[in-house]
Amino acid sequence: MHSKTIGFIGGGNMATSLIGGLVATSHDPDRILVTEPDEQRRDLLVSDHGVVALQDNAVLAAQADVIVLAVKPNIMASVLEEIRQPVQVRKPLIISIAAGIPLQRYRDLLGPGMPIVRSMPNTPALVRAGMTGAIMDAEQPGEVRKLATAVLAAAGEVRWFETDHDLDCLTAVSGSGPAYFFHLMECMQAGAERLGLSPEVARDLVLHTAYGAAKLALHDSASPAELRQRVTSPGGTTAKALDAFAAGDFPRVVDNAMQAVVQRAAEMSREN
Ligand SMILES: NC(=O)C1=CN([C@@H]2O[C@H](COP(=O)(O)OP(=O)(O)OC[C@H]3O[C@@H](n4cnc5c(N)ncnc54)[C@H](OP(=O)(O)O)[C@@H]3O)[C@@H](O)[C@H]2O)C=CC1
Ligand SMILES: O=C(O)[C@@H]1CCC=N1
Repeated sequence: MHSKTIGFIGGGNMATSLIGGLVATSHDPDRILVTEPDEQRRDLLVSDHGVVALQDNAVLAAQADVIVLAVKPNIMASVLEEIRQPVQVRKPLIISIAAGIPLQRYRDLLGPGMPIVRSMPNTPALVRAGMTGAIMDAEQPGEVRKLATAVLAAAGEVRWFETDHDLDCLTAVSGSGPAYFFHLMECMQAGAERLGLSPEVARDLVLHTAYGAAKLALHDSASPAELRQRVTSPGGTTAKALDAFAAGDFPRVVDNAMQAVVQRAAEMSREN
């Protein structure tokens, strides 16, 4: 994998996280190409990671062994149009990270026989703690899956799925999921400040609690429900907090949020 040239089309939030993961796993930054119209973002990628910035998506597509499509879903069709010709000649591995766009759309716009992976990473990729789901054509050779796994694993965990719907469901969990946890952290930090703690102390307490809870849940075979119960002494403080969550129908709020993601992904598949 380290001998491959990986080209990123779009150098925004998610691409930056993936590039950070690749560079951290010793991928030669000279073998990472990026096209990014925003000059400030482009310069930061070059100065922070030493990657090579290019101006033209077709030029990048003519040089890369792996192309990561990291643009917003609404401009994906125009990007695919730009790279269609060079990729048909070279047949690089195409990895899209765009939400909602089904695999068939890439086949339609790039032509038959292309090795295409649809994936859904998440921003903790930046610190190699990402969770990525991916799907691809079953008839592609095993080496394609191996290469895609190697590229995506630079960001953390990789799991393979079967269908576009699987990936939309994963988007509701791990793709968008970091935002749910960040939102809870935001709310807890604001609450801690209202209780009179300084912003600095509030942040420290919240982040270490989130980190500790995730680490414990990963290392302990107990379910999240059991871990929650272990914190909750009968008649104690935590029970009161959980009563307040229940009064706000927290499980329903979370479920509604996740259903909304899957619904939006389905809409995006029709729009893009
Ligand atoms: N953010 C996340 O947590 C995740 C995002 N994704 C997916 O990743 C993709 C990118 O999202 P995200 O990184 O958040 O978005 P960003 O807007 O941060 O990044 C997209 C970048 O692409 C640039 N761009 C626009 N047009 C072109 C073009 N023609 N050629 C090359 N680059 C272009 C944009 O520049 P400009 O702003 O100047 O237009 C922007 O910097 C989306 O499809 C999203 O669904 C997937 C998983 C998680
Ligand atoms: O919000 C989005 O559409 C993207 C996909 C998953 C996370 N961010």
